[in-house]
Amino acid sequence: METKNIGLRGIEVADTRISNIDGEKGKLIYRGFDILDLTENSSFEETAYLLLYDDLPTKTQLDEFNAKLVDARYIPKQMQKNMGNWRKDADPMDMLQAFVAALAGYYDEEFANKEASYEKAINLIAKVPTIVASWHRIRNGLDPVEPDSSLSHAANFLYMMFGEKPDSEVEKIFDVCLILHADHTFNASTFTARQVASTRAHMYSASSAAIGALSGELHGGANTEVMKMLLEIEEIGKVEEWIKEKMKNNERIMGMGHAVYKTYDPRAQVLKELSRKLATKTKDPWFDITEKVETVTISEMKSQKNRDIYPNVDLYSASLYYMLKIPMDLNTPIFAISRVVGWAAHIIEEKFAEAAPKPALYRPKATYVGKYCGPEGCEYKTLDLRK
Ligand SMILES: CC(=O)SCCNC(=O)CCNC(=O)[C@H](O)C(C)(C)COP(=O)(O)OP(=O)(O)OC[C@H]1O[C@@H](n2cnc3c(N)ncnc32)[C@H](O)[C@@H]1OP(=O)(O)O
Ligand SMILES: O=C([O-])CC(=O)C(=O)O
Repeated sequence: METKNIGLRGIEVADTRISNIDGEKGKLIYRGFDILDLTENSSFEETAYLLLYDDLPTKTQLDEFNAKLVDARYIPKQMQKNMGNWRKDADPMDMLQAFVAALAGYYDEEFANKEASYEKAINLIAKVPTIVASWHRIRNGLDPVEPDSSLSHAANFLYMMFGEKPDSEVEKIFDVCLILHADHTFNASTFTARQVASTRAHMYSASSAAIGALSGELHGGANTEVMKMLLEIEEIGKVEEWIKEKMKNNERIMGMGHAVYKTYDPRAQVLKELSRKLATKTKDPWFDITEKVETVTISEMKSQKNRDIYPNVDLYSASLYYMLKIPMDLNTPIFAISRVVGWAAHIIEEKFAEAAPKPALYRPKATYVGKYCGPEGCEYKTLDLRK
């Protein structure tokens, strides 16, 4: 029997100019630029421009792009009213998925040309943080905080969440987190977005589908699960027993392992150092516990399965966000606040790629292994003849 490539691992399904991963070297580039250079020198807004427009912006281009993002931060008041009708304990990813799809009901869906698609992309990138922060306030019985046009994308989100402007150190940390999560080639949610876009569905629809894909714990949802794990473990002395028990039962340790990296995820390296730095300041135990989770998982994997395993992007973002006082169920929506840039860039590429081979409607093949009668099908029997 032919062996199938489960989960499409290693199969190249399209060309992309947007990002590239070297899984052996642990290197990630966005449009030709190493993410480590971008986290050192760029801002989320500049990185978003790069991902969308295939080049770093000039000062004028960046100013114009920023102005458009700032203008588009508002969401309809009616949408915030509707949020008030949701259960307060609803999962924020479900809420985000629904309200991103609902944007199509408020804004023109014109998506037929590239220019209109960029406008939709900006609208989406600007509004996703406002949706997440509004929901967070509303579920806690608080009024949403209006966006502040003087603040950066990163600072404005934290301001809309907490009603206070973050200091410059926190703003920088959060900005770096947003840069790191913005794109990652054909990961599950981006592939979902591209697949939906390949049917000529519009940007809000494709992004809403991508949010669904991101929410699962094997993908973006892992960062929430990591924090749950840390809280359950509670203290560093309990890590070894906890991890060994899980791995003995063949359970997965969230935040560890990756489908592409065969070495340290470069984003995890940056987040680890940020988390370490913040923990020194806050004296929280979460960084130390996470580091121990990493070392115990690595050694258990080696001794149980003789395999290497490394942290992925979700391992250290969990403790970092927790120390920034972000509720853990918002870890994955925050991932979406950043990844929406990648989705939008990929949706536009999927629809408007100029170079051959042009993308086509995704439609893979399946092997029918139906239990009855083989590929020819069965003879239909009426109810009275069935046993
Ligand atoms: C933003 C992101 O999406 S990053 C990924 C976030 N997801 C997580 O952190 C969830 C935990 N990690 C995982 O489930 C996996 O590492 C994945 C899905 C991310 C990647 O998986 P792959 O590299 O394709 O490995 P695959 O799923 O084939 O597993 C290979 C083996 O390693 C084991 N393994 C992989 N990851 C882990 C893990 N985190 N903990 C324990 N064992 C693991 C599997 O059980 C499997 O063992 P087996 O061959 O004995 O059955
Ligand atoms: O690329 C992947 O499979 C998952 C990932 O790390 C991401 O989406 O950031």
